[in-house]
Amino acid sequence: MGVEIRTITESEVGPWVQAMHTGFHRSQVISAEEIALSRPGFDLDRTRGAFDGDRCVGTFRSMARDLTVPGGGSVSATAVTNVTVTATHRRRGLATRLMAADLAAAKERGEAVAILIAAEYPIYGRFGFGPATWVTEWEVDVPRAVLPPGDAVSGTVELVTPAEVRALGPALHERVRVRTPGAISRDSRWWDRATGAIVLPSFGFQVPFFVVHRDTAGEVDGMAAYRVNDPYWPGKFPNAEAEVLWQLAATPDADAALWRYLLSLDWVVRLKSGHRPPDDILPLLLGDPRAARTETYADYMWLRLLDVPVALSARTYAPLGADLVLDVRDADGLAGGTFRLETAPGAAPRCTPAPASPPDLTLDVATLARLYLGDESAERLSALGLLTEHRPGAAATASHLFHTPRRPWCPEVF
Ligand SMILES: CC(=O)SCCNC(=O)CCNC(=O)[C@H](O)C(C)(C)COP(=O)(O)OP(=O)(O)OC[C@H]1O[C@@H](n2cnc3c(N)ncnc32)[C@H](O)[C@@H]1OP(=O)(O)O
Repeated sequence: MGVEIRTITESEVGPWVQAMHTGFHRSQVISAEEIALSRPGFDLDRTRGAFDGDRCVGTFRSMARDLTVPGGGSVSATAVTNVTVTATHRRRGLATRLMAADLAAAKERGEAVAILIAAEYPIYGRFGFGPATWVTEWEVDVPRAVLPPGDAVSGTVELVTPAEVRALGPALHERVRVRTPGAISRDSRWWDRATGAIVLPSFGFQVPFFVVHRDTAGEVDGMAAYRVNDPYWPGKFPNAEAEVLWQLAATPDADAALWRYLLSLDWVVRLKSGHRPPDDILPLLLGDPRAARTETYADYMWLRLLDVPVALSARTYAPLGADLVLDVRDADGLAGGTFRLETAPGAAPRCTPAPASPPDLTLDVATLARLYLGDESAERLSALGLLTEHRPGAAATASHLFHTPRRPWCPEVF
């Protein structure tokens, strides 16, 4: 009998969690406590398994999220996670079948895009995904950093408890989320796990330091979680390392004040920034930008368009007043077609099917995903042979239209 792909039942949650941890090489034995604590995070209608007889050998699930797009609007997204195939069953097409089932269901539900964080670059392009946001992590040489003087930053920074983070965090996150293209909504479970209210045994949890920034009116507009590791001091010189687990700032003032605080911690000579937008101002805040050494610069959130008219109508564009006809190719038959994008100044952008119009550009759905949140240039993609121009200047127009003043960023790990 072949391997069956289907959504799982309540009684299959345990074997599914086990298979997921096995697929990620974490452990072949997962406790009943971990399974019970994991269960509320799953929507069984969106949790699929690959079953070889009774044995679960593949896992895949998705979550409903809102994705912020340029201009501050949102589109509905299916956020894909926990994609694994047990080592004994790899390269037989099981991930392909799991993906096809989930994307078809997402299309059916009317979700405009699918998103995921790719474990490895080569996996998801074949399914119509393209890298839509990038991430940077810096290590700051703290003694080299020249901070703005204390009186140059406004408001206050204070240490808070996990309960205060739980109470204040969701509203701040949503405030930041809607002004950050590429960011997605968070559920309450994220905060439970970040504050230790839910601890999965195989991940463990040590309460980090939590700080908030309040503006001059006393409103919380920034928040960070960090740890300090203090190893041996060579020659009695301080040698501690601070690691930022996450940082949210709704204003540049809050951002600068939080970095100023984190870079002023006694004994700390190295600060690991955690995930940051690729065009973050952090290095430029340091007086000497070379004090921030890039540790990671890589693709982060991948995106697949499922409904081109809905997705392209939801974002804003540079005010050029240009129209473009896009011939979007989709080998999986989910989102392809010819579409006219109209961007008249003063009017809401409109993207509509235009099957009879001659196209300005032809591109694959995965290439359009790279452009969608504003992080790519159509001319770069054309130089790579990923986009064909039928009207001279159309790639330049697309570059200008889709480009955004700041690069998109997804702060979530999902
Ligand atoms: C969103 C997330 O959850 S990211 C996490 C992804 N999971 C992991 O990295 C865990 C470890 N890896 C795995 O569990 C599996 O190898 C998976 C899930 C990545 C792939 O599962 P498989 O069932 O082997 O994939 P499948 O057989 O459908 O492969 C389809 C194609 O993708 C290719 N492919 C699959 N995985 C990889 C990879 N890691 N690198 C390069 N190519 C890959 C296959 O070679 C195949 O190519 P082909 O069509 O030309 O023959």
